[in-house]
Order: sequence, then C-alpha cells, then structure tokens
Amino acid sequence: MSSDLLHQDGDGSQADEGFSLYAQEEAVIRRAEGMIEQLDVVSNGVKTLADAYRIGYRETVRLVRISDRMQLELHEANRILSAQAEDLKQLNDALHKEIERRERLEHELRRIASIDELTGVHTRRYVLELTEYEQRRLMRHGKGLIVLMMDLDHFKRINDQFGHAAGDQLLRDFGELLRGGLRKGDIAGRFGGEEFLAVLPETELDVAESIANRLCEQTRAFRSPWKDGSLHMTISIGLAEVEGEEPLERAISRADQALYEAKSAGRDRVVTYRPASVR
Ligand SMILES: Nc1nc2c(ncn2[C@@H]2O[C@H](COP(=O)(O)OP(=O)(O)OP(=O)(O)O)[C@@H](O)[C@H]2O)c(=O)[nH]1
Repeated sequence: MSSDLLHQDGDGSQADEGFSLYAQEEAVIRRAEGMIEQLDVVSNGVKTLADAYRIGYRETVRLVRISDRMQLELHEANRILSAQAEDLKQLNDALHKEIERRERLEHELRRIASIDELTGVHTRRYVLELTEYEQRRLMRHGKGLIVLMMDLDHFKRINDQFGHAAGDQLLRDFGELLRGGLRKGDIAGRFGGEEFLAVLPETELDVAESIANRLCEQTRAFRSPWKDGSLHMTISIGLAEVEGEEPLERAISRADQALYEAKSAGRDRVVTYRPASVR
C-alpha cells in the first residue's frame, strides 16, 4: 500500500482509515477484475482469430492441394494432347502422301486412258473428248474444223505375210508419221485396229487436203527396217468438214464415206467429202 493511501488529515478516525483502505482495495480489485474481463475479451478475440486462422489455413492447404492436383492433371492432359498432336501430324503426313500417290495414279490412269500404248497417238475416246471441246471453242469464233479418217491399206496382207509383230511395227511407225505430219494443236488418235482419226482445228478444207496428201506421200515413201529387208505401207484418207453445231459423229460418218470412196478408187489416196457429192 502506498504512503499516499496511509496519509490522513489530523481529524481522521481509525474507522475512516479502514473504510478508505477497504474502498481503495475494492477499487483496485474492481479494476483488476475489469482488466481480467478485458483480458478475457482480448483472449476470446485472439481465440476467435486463431480459430478463423486455423480454418483459413486448412482452407488454404485444401486449395493448395486442389491446385497441385489440378496442375498434375493439366500436365497429364498437356502430355496427352501433345501425343495426340504428334499422332495427328503423322496422320496428316500419311494423308498427304496418300493424296499425292492417288494424284500420281490418277495422272497415270488419265495418261493410259488418253494415249494408245502401241502407236503413241491419242485413244479414240480422248480424241472425241478433245474434239468436242475444240468444236465448242471454235463455234464461238465461227472457225472451221476438219476431220480425217485414215485406214492403212491391205493391212491384213501385211499381218498374214510378215506376222502380227510386223503389223504392230508398221502401226507404231504410222503413229510416228502421223504425229510428225500434223501441226501443233491438231489432234491425232487411233480409232481402232489399223484405222486412225485426226482433227484439224481452224483449218480450211484445201489446206487440210494438202496436209492429208503430204501424209499419204510420206507414208508411201516410208520404209520400216524388217529382218533383212524392209516393210512399206500405204494409207487411204477421207476428209470432211464439221458443220457448225452438228454432232461430231455426223462429220466422222461423212469422212468415213469419203474414206470408203478412197478405198474403192484404188487406195493410197485422199478423198474429200463435199456437200452434195463425194469426189
Ligand atoms: N498387227 C496388228 N494388226 C491389227 C491390229 N488391229 C487390227 N489389225 C489387223 O488389221 C487387219 C485389218 O484388215 P481389214 O479390215 O480386212 O482391212 P485391210 O486388210 O487393211 O484392207 P483395206 O482396209 O480394205 O485396205 C486385220 O487383219 C486385223 O487383224 C493391231 O493392233 N496389230
């Protein structure tokens, strides 16, 4: 107890002193109790904070675990996606190769379908296809189209006398003569057997006649080495002009008619179909 508490004025009694001390002690106790209450409040607050912190911490740990798991899953998903991307790339490469292979095959098939293997000139179907295209193009410009039907003379005799291989050789030779004898832009093909067809776009009839005559002469003059000697051949040619939009078959049929006339007249010649008469 402090000396201030013991100091009293001269008229104070013992009872007053006792009361005062008691009151002082009461006050101190009350203050102490008040402080304890406040400490309790603070302690409760700290406890609440600690509880909240614990809950928050647990939540954080839970979230961190979830995040770790998600990262692992993402990593795994990424790995799977990378593997799939690699598979797709390989598939894509394989597809590209397959497309290229098919394009090459298609090109080769088109070439086989368009070129006659033995003679090197176009096939009948391809000549007709090309001619129909030319016909449509030239109609727009009002220009002419000439058809030549050609047939090697007495070809059966060549086969019979020298054998099929000799016949084949002459067919090959004629294919070459035909290709060499026509201009760029002309269409030449094998119509079948020993029969050939040529189509000359943007050509006048008399120009076509002189081209046909020159081909006839070249064929007559040609010699194909065979064993110890040589083979020779002649060709008959029928000519006709395609009339406007008419189906090509009609012009072919007129050229065929002229060819028949050439054969009948002794072969090794050119006959032109002219409207109203064949001469
Ligand atoms: N070597 C060979 N012969 C063929 C081929 N295609 C058709 N021939 C032959 O060509 C001959 C054609 O004979 P024909 O139609 O009687 O005509 P041709 O003997 O030429 O008589 P003309 O046309 O009247 O001058 C037949 O003997 C066929 O076998 C072929 O690819 N190779």
